[in-house]
Amino acid sequence: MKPSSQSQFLDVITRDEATRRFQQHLTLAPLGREIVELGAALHRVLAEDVVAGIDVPGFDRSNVDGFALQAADTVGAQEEQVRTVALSGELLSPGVAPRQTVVAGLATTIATGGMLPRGADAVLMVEHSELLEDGRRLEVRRALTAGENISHAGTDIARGETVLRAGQRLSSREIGVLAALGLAAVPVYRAPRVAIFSTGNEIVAPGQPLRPGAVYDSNAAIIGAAVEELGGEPVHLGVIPDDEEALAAALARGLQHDAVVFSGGTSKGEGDLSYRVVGRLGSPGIVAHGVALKPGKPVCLAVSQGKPVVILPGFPTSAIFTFHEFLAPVLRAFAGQAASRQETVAATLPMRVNSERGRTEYLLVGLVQTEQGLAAYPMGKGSGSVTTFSTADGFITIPQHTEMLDAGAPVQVQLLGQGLEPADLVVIGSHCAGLDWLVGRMMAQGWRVKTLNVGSSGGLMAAKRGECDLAGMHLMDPASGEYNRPLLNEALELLPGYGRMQGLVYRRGDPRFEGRGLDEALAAALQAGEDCVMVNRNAGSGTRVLIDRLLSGARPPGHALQTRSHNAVAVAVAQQRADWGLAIDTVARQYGLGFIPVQEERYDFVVPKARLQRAPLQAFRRLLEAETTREALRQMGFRVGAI
Ligand SMILES: Nc1nc2c(c(=O)[nH]1)N[C@H]1C(S)=C(S)[C@@H](COP(=O)(O)OP(=O)(O)OC[C@H]3O[C@@H](n4cnc5c(N)ncnc54)[C@H](O)[C@@H]3O)O[C@H]1N2
Ligand code: MOO
Repeated sequence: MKPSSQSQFLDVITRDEATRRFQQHLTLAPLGREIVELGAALHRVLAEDVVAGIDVPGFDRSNVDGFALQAADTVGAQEEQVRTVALSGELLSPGVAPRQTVVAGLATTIATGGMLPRGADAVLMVEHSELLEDGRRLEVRRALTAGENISHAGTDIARGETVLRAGQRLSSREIGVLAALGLAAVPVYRAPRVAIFSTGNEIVAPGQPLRPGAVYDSNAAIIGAAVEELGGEPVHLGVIPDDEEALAAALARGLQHDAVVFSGGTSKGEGDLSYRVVGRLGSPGIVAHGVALKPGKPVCLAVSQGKPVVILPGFPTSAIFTFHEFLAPVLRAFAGQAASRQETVAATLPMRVNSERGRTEYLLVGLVQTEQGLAAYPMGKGSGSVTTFSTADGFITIPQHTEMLDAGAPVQVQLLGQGLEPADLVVIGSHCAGLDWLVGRMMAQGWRVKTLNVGSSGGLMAAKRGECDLAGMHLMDPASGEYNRPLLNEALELLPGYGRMQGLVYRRGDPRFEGRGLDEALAAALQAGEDCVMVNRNAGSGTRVLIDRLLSGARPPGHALQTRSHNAVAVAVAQQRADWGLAIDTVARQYGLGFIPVQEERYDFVVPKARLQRAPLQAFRRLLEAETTREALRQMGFRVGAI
């Protein structure tokens, strides 16, 4: 196929076709092998089967401190009816080769790990014996069967046994086995060296100061660590600015290694720099640019001199997904590792999910154990999110032609990690710094807590469905003006939390707000017209109910843009995209904003009554009610009254 017909960004192809084109030009086999010392073998992949050259243990060994003897001499022995044997003068410490044979009526002192002498078939523990005064005879106070307290030669590892296989990744456990076999060095596959860089003038390496509008480079870090997890060696080339020469130079340096992967600047098609630079590579060069995947549509796959070159989309979730989809299998093969076993579990979708037609969608989910099985909660942060991937348990695949999955739909979840970590306490609902603190205390007490931030309404619904132990919420009942309690049903119980003062936030020194009371400030904002922009909140949030009340029908500029959190409101005001909004005082303080108090909102915890007696919930309740907790919450700026 001519490169030009393959290189159209809009020539979006299926995932399978992209994989086929990519792998067709690659040799999916280990790159080579080398011998490494045991001390450097951790995480490397064995290149040969390991056959035991010795028996382990290498001799019949005592497992206890005591006396080697013949079991027949102990028949019938017990505390009240002892038997007596003579002691040989020999002392068998570990490493001492026995010289004296044990015959009927004779015992030899032996230490744990000592070599069993000829003639002995059992070892009496020292606790079950009594040395007689002459020091040459021993009372036997326990009957033994032949073989008791002995490990026979070769029972752990038998000479000639294949103990480890080529392709096996060496962890501390395998390294212990290799050492027990006496191996000081092992043959391993050469680790593929993967050149990694990030592109974009806005990308800043962690550790550097962050300019406005800039973003820390998370892609290089996560890709580098993922390469190591796959048995490769990352070679970091840093952050490369949007400059064609700089990119070409980085690519050339990268191609000195076994593979090149970088992120950013793939979505703009033909005119894009990354794409153009990679496009100059020949044999065969770019084989796919644009795959019907979500996330990951703009991924660009190329091969040059038999080496994979991949441009990942800049969005973190897209980047890591496409890395695992296309490059990980190749790196595994290069590293000599067997293909990964993908574990799936069945679950139910608690809410309806819409999907884009024409793209296979991978929807990241958090899993929660319910009485009806697992529920799969969409993480809901989009491909620009960096936490989605780190907090999700797995993902479901929504086929290309499916536009919607109904609430209650059965789904198969492909797990991201090794198995599922069970949680003692599942917390679903609205995020709050106070709740973060409480969760931290619970974890310090040893409870495994899982939190999913899906907002107050999502938490309340999860509690109603019995999918969580605890839902943090702050929803005002518009009818009564009361928070939370009126919205519960009879199956739910409210654990009173704390108050959060809501107020009007503005930049300090803004004369329209500074030093004014609420009514005055609002009037000034509305009078200023186009010059005074508000930042709104999402419909359904408690704050929005309050905003609507304050505005009583007015729609000042900015009203249409709905943010979803107190933090987003504060950032919009701090960065001058808006001039005022409603947020809580703890957040206003974090961003150094001015604050005019409006009303206290209640942040409470809702618990399904059926779960109230569970130990972790009892612990949570005790924690919440402890005076030290209440003081800590007060210190954080929350309003904690009498419970
Ligand atoms: N008009 C269109 N716009 C976009 C399309 C499209 O089809 N038409 N596709 C969208 C999709 S899907 C994705 S995914 C992104 C991918 O964009 P790029 O690969 O070109 O990436 P950038 O624009 O450079 O960056 C996107 C985003 O990610 C941030 N980023 C970049 N590198 C890093 C890094 N190393 N660490 C952390 N974050 C990074 C960057 O700052 C941007 O915010 O394009 C859509 N647009
Ligand atoms: O493919 Mo992009 O990754 O949808 O966000």
